[in-house]
Amino acid sequence: MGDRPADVRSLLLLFPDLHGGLRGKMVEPRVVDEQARTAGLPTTDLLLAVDPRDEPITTLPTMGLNGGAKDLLLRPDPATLRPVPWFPDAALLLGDLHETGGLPCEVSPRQVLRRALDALAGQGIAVRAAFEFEFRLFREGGWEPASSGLSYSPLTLSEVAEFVGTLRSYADALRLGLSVVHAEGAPGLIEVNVDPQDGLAAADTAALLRLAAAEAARRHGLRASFLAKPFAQQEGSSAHVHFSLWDDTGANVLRSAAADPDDETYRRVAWGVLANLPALSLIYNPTINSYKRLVPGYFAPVRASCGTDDRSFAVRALLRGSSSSRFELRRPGADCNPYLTLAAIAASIHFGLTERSIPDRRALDRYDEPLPASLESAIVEFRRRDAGVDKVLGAGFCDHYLRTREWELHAWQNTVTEWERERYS
Ligand SMILES: NC(=O)CC[C@H](N)C(=O)O
Repeated sequence: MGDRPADVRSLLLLFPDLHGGLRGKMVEPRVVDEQARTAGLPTTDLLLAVDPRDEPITTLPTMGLNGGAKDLLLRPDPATLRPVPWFPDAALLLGDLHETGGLPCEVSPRQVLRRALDALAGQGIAVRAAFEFEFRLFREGGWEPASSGLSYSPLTLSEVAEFVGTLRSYADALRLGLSVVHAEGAPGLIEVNVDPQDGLAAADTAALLRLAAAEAARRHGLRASFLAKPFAQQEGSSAHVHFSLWDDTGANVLRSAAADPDDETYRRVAWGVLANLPALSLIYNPTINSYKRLVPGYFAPVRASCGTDDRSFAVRALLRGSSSSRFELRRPGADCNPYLTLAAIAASIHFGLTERSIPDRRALDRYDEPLPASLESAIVEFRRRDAGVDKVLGAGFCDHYLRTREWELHAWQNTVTEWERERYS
């Protein structure tokens, strides 16, 4: 399968789970070749039906535990083949999950993204994107930060120089297009930037970057954490998404927006993303902890707002000429699933492009609505999602995803913390 170098002895076959991580197994190349000729490699659907602690979610009607942990078939995507630098003589492939009958598995995040990108392609639009991840480096086994926290300080960055070197070499081998690494304003907080890529590849890169950071950290006795808010009084970790849109002629659809304040495409895209931010926060901010990042004072947006070049907006427009004009969505946390996040953005853009009436630029610039401040209210908003967005993401996926978030909320509601015991006794 693909142009596999002769020295590759095994293949790491991976697919994204619901929580933003990758799962899979190491497989002999001959098995992949045989299975690729047939339907795919059997993998249990339980892997899309467990919570972040790997406990089976018992409230899903047909998947995982309640459906007998049925088989799905993992079909490697040959375009994703690349060396995997931390396993000798191995390469990795990302794959897509299918039902045993052959249909795409509708709750598989890579399939959800494919479906949303296809819907946009139906409108003549292709998305390019880049995730800007922040993450924290802690010493292994605890919460002691691996560096001080002076923003953009070369001295802070060099405290983790060996980690940065390993990450860079992993990113090179994995062809992630790593472009910038810098220290951010909290102890152990690092930000990494990558080059923009086509939609599916951008999500693959984001998922692999998280994996590479975790592997590189481990090599140096560290732990890379993508928890959105490890400490209440310190800056949280974001996953800002920069995205640009390209038409069938290969032109940037925002090319006229800088000169024309009432540019219709600008308004459609901005409105699509803004109007659906409350409902889709559940995807951008999937856990109890996500909402602890979304508080005033940390450049993490708490309201739906949009404008040019201002980091306090949830949607920041960067109108910089015909090739680099783009939007930045600042709401997602480092804990988001990049596939689902990009699918939610694509579904929002689809909404904007197909809406009958769109606010004018003045109304958009003044738009300033509150966003969910807790997982509980995000669940309420998600239940009110637009019917078109539900269709683009897939009704089966939306129902499944909602149940997994309700599971998280219940897990939290069934927990009594030390803080409560001390404060209220
Ligand atoms: N780099 C920045 O703009 C800071 C973002 C901030 N750390 C957040 O959580 O959103």
